[in-house]
Amino acid sequence: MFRIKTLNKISPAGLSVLDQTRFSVSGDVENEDGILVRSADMHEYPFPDALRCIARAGAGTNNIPIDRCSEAGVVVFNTPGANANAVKELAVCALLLSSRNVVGGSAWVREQAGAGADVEKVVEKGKSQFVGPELSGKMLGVIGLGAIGVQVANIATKLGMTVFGYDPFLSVDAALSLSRLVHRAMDLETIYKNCDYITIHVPQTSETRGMINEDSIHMMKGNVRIINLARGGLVNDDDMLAALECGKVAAYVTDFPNNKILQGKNVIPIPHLGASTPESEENCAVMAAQQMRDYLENGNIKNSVNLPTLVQEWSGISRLCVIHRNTPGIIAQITGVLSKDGVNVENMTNKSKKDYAYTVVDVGSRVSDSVANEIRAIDGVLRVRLLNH
Ligand SMILES: NC(=O)c1ccc[n+]([C@@H]2O[C@H](COP(=O)([O-])OP(=O)(O)OC[C@H]3O[C@@H](n4cnc5c(N)ncnc54)[C@H](O)[C@@H]3O)[C@@H](O)[C@H]2O)c1
Ligand SMILES: O=C(O)CC[C@@H](O)C(=O)O
Repeated sequence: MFRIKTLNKISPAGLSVLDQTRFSVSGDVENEDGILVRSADMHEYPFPDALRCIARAGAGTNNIPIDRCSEAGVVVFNTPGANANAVKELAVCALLLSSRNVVGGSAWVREQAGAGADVEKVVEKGKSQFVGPELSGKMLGVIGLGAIGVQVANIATKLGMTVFGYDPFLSVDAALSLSRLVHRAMDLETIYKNCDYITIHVPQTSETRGMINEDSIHMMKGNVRIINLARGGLVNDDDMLAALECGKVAAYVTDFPNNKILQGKNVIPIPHLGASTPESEENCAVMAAQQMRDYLENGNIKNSVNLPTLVQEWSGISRLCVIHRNTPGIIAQITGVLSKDGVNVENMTNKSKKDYAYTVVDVGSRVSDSVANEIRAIDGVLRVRLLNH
């Protein structure tokens, strides 16, 4: 029985992937084999000895200590693209909210009613204070053309916007999905200097943290509108507050409000609703649970952020799954241990991702714990699992 801990509310459709005869799933299991998580901050989370994988039902993994996971041989999965449509739709909403003062106008109507005014009469007199420009004919900059950015860029062309997209690591899949109406910007300056609206869809990493700051805002056009449905830390709050105060930035829509940024004028806060649709919660949970199940039961890895994709058909009786450093000599040592102990290799795959590698060996006889322990003792081996068919 595998023990799975949930650190956030996970859609029941996802939990149903984990058959109750093989998986015990709850928020308070101990010494868990796997963790299902959404946005809970895991940076200080103590890893139990049994922990083998963490599945993030969502895209961003900045709430998970990836380096610590890799060193502990813990596979971290995410669910690329599973919530992209939900975020795309909210991005369209955010573009409109940044332009047409629906939020301010709506609050004003309620204030009028509260003050005893005849709303039908006052709206026509007061509405001019809420005028805002149309999107059609304006320039939109999309920073990050991944699962979400591509969809936002494509739909914006249908709203009549001229769209520039920037992504120095554009994948082949993303390039194939991108509308030919979207112009590729070769640098961020092109986006900053030309766009009336800028929307950010990159992960928060040490490279992207604070990318919207005094310097980048300085390059932007006056009255620019900025949409951030990606992560709060991508924007330097102090610099954004200054730019909102002087009017350089006309509106800032953020899905990651905090007490500081809420002080700014023309900030439109959203309570992290980007992926909050039943469809997206279900997609993410199902994908996360399927990936976790396949890893725990078969050792297969798909959509991991710290280990390579490796899917191998079963061809033996036992399977050794070895997570190790991506350094020379380790595979030879693993096969050396097996041949010394008379274990015949039926099939073997090795894949690497940056500093880490994964080797799956199917063998034709039962492997004893002592053989597995010999492999564990190899310098550079981080985790060994022994699965029996
Ligand atoms: N608000 C929400 O609820 C919500 C939901 C989903 C995702 N997100 C956030 O949005 C981010 C993007 O999601 P996604 O599904 O599109 O991810 P993705 O991995 O498909 O796309 C991210 C893209 O950013 C690009 N990129 C990385 N560094 C860059 C840089 N310095 N400049 C330009 N491009 C860069 C990558 O090449 C990739 O194409 C996630 O990392 C997450 O933080 C938020
Ligand atoms: O789980 C959520 O609601 C948000 C997920 C989102 O931030 C993501 O990165 O996919």
